[in-house]
Amino acid sequence: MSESILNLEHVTMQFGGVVAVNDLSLEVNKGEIVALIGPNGAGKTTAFNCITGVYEPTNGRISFLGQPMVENFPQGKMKKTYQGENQGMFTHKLAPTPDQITHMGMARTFQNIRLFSSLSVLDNVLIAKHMRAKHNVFSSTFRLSRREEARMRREAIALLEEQNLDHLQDEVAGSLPYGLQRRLEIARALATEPKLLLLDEPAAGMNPQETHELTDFIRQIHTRYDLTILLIEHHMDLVMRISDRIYVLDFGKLIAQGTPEEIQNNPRVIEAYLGVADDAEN
Ligand SMILES: Nc1ncnc2c1ncn2[C@@H]1O[C@H](COP(=O)(O)OP(=O)(O)OP(=O)(O)O)[C@@H](O)[C@H]1O
Repeated sequence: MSESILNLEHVTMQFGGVVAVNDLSLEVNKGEIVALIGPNGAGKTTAFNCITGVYEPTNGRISFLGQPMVENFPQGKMKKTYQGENQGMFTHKLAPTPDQITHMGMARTFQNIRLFSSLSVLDNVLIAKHMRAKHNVFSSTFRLSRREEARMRREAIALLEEQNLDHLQDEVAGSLPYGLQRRLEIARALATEPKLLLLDEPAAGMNPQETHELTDFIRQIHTRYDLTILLIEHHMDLVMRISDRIYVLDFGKLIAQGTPEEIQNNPRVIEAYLGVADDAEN
């Protein structure tokens, strides 16, 4: 039986009167590459932000590696203004911080690349390694021995070698071409040794050749690091070539799920999304 890595149950995120994600349930199993797609404003990034602890969902539960990790229900003023579905289904609150979630084995990249742009490539990866190692203020401040520092440095350099970025280790991250900055951002995420990697529009701003290379790169790291991947992407070519399964959101609601072939032939998806994407790309 497939092992569930990530499970969303009836997740709703409401901002004021805007229901950005409405009653989203989805599952990602070990070893899968799953895509979350949908037109602009469909709620994809908001869903990622709920999964990674940036937002506390208004309602719903998110389980990671079989354990409830995030949970909430409409409270206070939201009790009255809640417009999502399944109010009353959840009764507990669980709200780990993004750091705690990273530590549990989840890493993400962002739509707008987030690197320490004035630091070197190597320092960017080292900082991510520290995030993984850091258990609390005491261990990070007092107990990280020289030996541990040296080990982390070796591992960071090895990671850069695997990504063919080692020759750039002393370069300032912000000076790298865009495609390499994306690769470095993914290397930083890998430095935290995730079991689940979330990629938010990894091919944003890339031309077809770069997108093609990125598709191969994602496949390579998927195998090399035994990863499970959930990605948001507008480049349909990448999505269709790489995904085992696809979930489609429109106006915050899940409108379809299935294999790339099923999604490509789903009239509702074509109407809501693919038609729009074709227009936009032509
Ligand atoms: N912090 C916020 N406060 C208020 N509304 C928000 C906030 N974040 C997102 N929204 C709204 O939620 C909806 C979903 O936005 P979201 O960014 O999740 O969509 P998306 O599918 O990721 O879009 P895109 O493909 O353009 O990145 C939009 O209507 C957006 O304006």
